[in-house]
Amino acid sequence: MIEVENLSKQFGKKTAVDHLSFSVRKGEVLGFLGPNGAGKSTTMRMVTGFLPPSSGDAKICGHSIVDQPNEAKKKVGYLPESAPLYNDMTVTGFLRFCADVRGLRGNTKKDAVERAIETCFLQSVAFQAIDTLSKGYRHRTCLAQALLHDPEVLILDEPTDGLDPNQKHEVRQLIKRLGETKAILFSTHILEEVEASCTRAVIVDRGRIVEDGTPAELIAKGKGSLTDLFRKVTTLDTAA
Ligand SMILES: Nc1ncnc2c1ncn2[C@@H]1O[C@H](COP(=O)(O)OP(=O)(O)OP(=O)(O)O)[C@@H](O)[C@H]1O
Repeated sequence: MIEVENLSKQFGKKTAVDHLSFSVRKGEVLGFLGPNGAGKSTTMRMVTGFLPPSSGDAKICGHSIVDQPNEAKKKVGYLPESAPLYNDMTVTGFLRFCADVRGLRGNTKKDAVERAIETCFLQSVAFQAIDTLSKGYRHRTCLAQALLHDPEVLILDEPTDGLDPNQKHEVRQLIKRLGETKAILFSTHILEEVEASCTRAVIVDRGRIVEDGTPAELIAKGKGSLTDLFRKVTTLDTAA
């Protein structure tokens, strides 16, 4: 469902993503790990069509993000790292607006908004203005907009960042559940999330994949510790 083929991104002289190739099938949750500046967000922005690649391509359900961006984008739900929200809107108002933009109308739109609110546990704040929400609820509102059109593919950039332990647990469970019927790529710095939610994980360093395997395989490679493996295969400081 997600096929990344030789994807590269150059910012001036800096190679942020270096001929990256991987795929995510339906029913797979792929954890995207790597130190700060490894190229995770840049990859996700290219795969979702927000940033043009310098070379290579990504296919979403068979549609090239370079040659068929509209078809590809219809199939993707994207939670960016710093997701934009309209602060004056209520949660429901914002989701209705996003549903409009996605082309949903009438009962389909009403059902989609209700389903997203329920899935992301937003019922208690559904009619509250976004600027009065706590960070966790704002984050879940962003996640809800990514789910509105029930996409086959989800790309989530640090979906549990800034959440409290209870909310982290809920979102991990949600990712795991959604992953049964979708293809999910999500980045995280929290290595225990790999065991909690992923069926597979890749570790990237300086724009290249340095490890790829199931959580059990990676933990075995790290002689019982994913942290040890991560420290062994990644560079201490890759950010510009
Ligand atoms: N628009 C840009 N212009 C120039 N350099 C950029 C731009 N966006 C990203 N970079 C550089 O590309 C590299 C990869 O950045 P990216 O944000 O993809 O890393 P990341 O793995 O997501 O990091 P983090 O874990 O800190 O979010 C970094 O060196 C960053 O400084």
